[in-house]
Amino acid sequence: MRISVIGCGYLGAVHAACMAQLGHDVVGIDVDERKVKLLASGEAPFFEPGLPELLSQASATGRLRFTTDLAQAASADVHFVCVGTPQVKGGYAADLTYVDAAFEALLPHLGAGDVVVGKSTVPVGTAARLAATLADAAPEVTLAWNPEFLREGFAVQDTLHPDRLVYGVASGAAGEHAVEVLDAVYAAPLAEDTPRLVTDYPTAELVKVAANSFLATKISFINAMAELCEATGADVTQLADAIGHDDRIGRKFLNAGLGFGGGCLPKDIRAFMARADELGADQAVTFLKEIDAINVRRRGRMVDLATEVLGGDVAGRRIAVLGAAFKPNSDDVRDSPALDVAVRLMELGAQVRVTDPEAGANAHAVHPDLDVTTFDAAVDGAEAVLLLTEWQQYRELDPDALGERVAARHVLDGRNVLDPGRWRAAGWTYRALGRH
Ligand SMILES: NC(=O)c1ccc[n+]([C@@H]2O[C@H](COP(=O)([O-])OP(=O)(O)OC[C@H]3O[C@@H](n4cnc5c(N)ncnc54)[C@H](O)[C@@H]3O)[C@@H](O)[C@H]2O)c1
Ligand SMILES: O=c1ccn([C@@H]2O[C@H](COP(=O)(O)OP(=O)(O)O[C@H]3O[C@H](CO)[C@@H](O)[C@H](O)[C@H]3O)[C@@H](O)[C@H]2O)c(=O)[nH]1
Repeated sequence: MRISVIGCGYLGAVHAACMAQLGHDVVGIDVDERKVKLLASGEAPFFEPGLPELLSQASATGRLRFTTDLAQAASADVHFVCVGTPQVKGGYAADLTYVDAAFEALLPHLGAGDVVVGKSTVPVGTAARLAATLADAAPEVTLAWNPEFLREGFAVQDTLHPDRLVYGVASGAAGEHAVEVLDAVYAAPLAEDTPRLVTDYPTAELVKVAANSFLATKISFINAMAELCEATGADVTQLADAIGHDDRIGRKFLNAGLGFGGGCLPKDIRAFMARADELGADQAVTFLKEIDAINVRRRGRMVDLATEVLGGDVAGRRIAVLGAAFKPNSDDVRDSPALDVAVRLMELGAQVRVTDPEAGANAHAVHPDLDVTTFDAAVDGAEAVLLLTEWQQYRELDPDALGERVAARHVLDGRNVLDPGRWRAAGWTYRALGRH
């Protein structure tokens, strides 16, 4: 198939490279010249395991190219729209400016029989609105909504071997055409018996936000239990293991700690609340307000813990923050809990030094006032070490070796990944969220 991918960020760049890997002829299009230049030279503009290898393989086959020229979409028959839908400034709703602009700009380059496929996460009702625009401007073009469920850090694997494929399509012949085309695009995963669900636009749009709302709810549920563990002396990791053995509950996404961040979960549950409000169905998702509040409270709790171990005031104290990315194996700092805690401590007057294996440059770009440095510079002389993003190398830290470098042996485990007994035996004060 001849495919265009509009928007080559965390989602689109991976999608473009994976589609080429599946044997399609792909043009990736973005308005960001820097990103396009890097991608065109076979380099990933962000950290994503497996992406650089895929980009160089695909470029060598000649099946993958990148451009800022949207007119080149005219050479394709299937157009994936992967532009951002961030939270609007000063509100909860999704900002659809980029989606609308991409659709409008794409219109003149569409040909009869083309299928435009929305992949961005959008408020329910967006696809129907865009389909109506298409029906007027390009009646021989069909719209499908094919939400994406990839996780950063596993994006390549998730795209090549998805858990499921969801197609939201129009009724009648147009919808049947879209299904045929999407089946051809995803022939390889479908051959692996990937479940494929064909539905209408609103269901497809809702599947995506429902999935993220459920994941956010699971995380905030366990973090609410962590609050109770803190109040009672119980241990949230043991609690999660115990309830997780029940297949109906499952252990995945029950890791208590600093909570969820990133470019998806936080903004998606907020946009869902905003959209439900517009639809007069706000009561259906008011619980998400609590999910959000529990999540944000964990960050405050970490700041309080740091203050407590440092004797009641962090002003002037040297604090090492390990991790800036919103999760390990990513350089993404969008709504990063780790970075939020670091900034709050800095604002309280602490001398914060942040380090991260991959996200340092992005952290510095959004907070130029924050001291983002090497691991060594962060920990040398620190009076407290805060592990806030659970990169493997931080999980494996040796408490004896680290103890030689710090000014005081206080460790705060924001992700419940260290062995408290081992750290205490090495003379550290060990504090965590939801366990003692
Ligand atoms: N990041 C993920 O893991 C992930 C997973 C599933 C779904 N999503 C959804 O996918 C969408 C994109 O997310 P992302 O994380 O890739 O965002 P991103 O900010 O990394 O990428 C968006 C890209 O779109 C480009 N862009 C904006 N307007 C454009 C236009 N008119 N024409 C061409 N390019 C344009 C931007 O320059 C940017 O490179 C969002 O709706 C998000 O919720 C993201
Ligand atoms: O038990 C857990 C699991 C995750 N997290 C945190 O939750 C956030 C999100 O993690 P994850 O879902 O792995 O990352 P994303 O890459 O943001 O992926 C989510 O958001 C994407 C964009 O919508 C979806 O496609 C994915 O299916 C969905 O998992 C991160 O801050 C994690 O640290 C926890 O605190 N505890």
